[in-house]
Amino acid sequence: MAFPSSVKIVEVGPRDGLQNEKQPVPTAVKIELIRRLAETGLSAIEATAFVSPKWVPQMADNAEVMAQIERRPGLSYPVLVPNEKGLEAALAAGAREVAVFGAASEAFSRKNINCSMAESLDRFRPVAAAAQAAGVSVRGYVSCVLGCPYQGEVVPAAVADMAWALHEMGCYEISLGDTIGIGTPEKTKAMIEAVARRVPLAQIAGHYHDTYGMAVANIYASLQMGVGVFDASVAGLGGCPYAPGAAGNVATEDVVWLMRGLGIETGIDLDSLVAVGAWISAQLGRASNSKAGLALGRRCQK
Ligand SMILES: CC(C)(COP(=O)([O-])OP(=O)([O-])OC[C@H]1O[C@@H](n2cnc3c(N)ncnc32)[C@H](O)[C@@H]1OP(=O)([O-])[O-])[C@@H](O)C(=O)NCCC(=O)NCCSC(=O)C[C@@](C)(O)CC(=O)[O-]
Repeated sequence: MAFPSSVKIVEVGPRDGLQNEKQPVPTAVKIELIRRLAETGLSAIEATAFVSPKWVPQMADNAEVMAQIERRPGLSYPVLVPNEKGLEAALAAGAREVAVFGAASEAFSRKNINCSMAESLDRFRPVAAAAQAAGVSVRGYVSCVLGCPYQGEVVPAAVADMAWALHEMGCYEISLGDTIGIGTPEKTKAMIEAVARRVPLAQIAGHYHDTYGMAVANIYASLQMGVGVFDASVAGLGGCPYAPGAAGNVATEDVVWLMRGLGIETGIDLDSLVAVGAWISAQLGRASNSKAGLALGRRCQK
């Protein structure tokens, strides 16, 4: 299959990237991160999560973040919601797009959102219906699409079932999460093939963590399958609090570098993005996890 002429990148750094930080990240830093990201040409920045602060304390300032970010026309700022309480708070904070998040693994579902996969779908249906009634778009995540930190193997059929259920309740896009970054290209292709039999390819996104350094290879494999939307996190920030040892999402800089090399348009200015990656890494007191970001940063210093 020919590659698309453009892809969409959903920046998840302010949410997926920061949710696992041990030290509280000041709200002002989160807001400044979102402002700087917005200047790079991104069209979607996942801003925060309306989850229980007891479960993920780092996202406790969700309403403040939403109140203080400057919302640019043409840019969406989706937020995670696990239940109706989260949706109510997200709507009150002015969210115009929300994301529900399920898993293809029973064990992970229980650890992450404290319910079975079937119960999670029962929770998400009224959330999706209420959001749609309020004119708010709903995205759906499926975690553990290539393996689970608790149960190990996850079969493509389980991913396809969950993706289809989210699609059927009206999620406009299904983001397939390799939560622990364990996938390899051929496994990724087999998983996408199974999902694409149930959900239109145009509504599938790839969300690959980079624990084993395979995320860019898995994106390439997904492009070959016809996927045109990828989640990424500036400077490769992040990890999931309920997936111990998992590295952050693929670095946005690395994805843009790949796309540039393939002649695929992202709308993102790579130099500006590299500067944002260096800035947030400095704020957190460590080096960026982006290979392209570090290399391009060194080139600028010469
Ligand atoms: C789903 C729950 C709430 C169930 O947690 P629970 O303990 O079963 O919930 P509950 O309904 O029994 O409520 C317990 C307490 O939480 C409160 N509560 C209940 N809901 C909310 C809410 N929305 N916002 C704020 N507070 C809430 C509720 O009011 C109550 O407060 P209390 O009476 O004890 O004071 C919990 O398990 C939770 O918040 N989990 C979120 C975990 C999370 O955020 N994980 C990371 C994101 S997923 C991810 O990173 C993967 C992804 C998406 O990136 C893709 C990939 O890579 O795979």
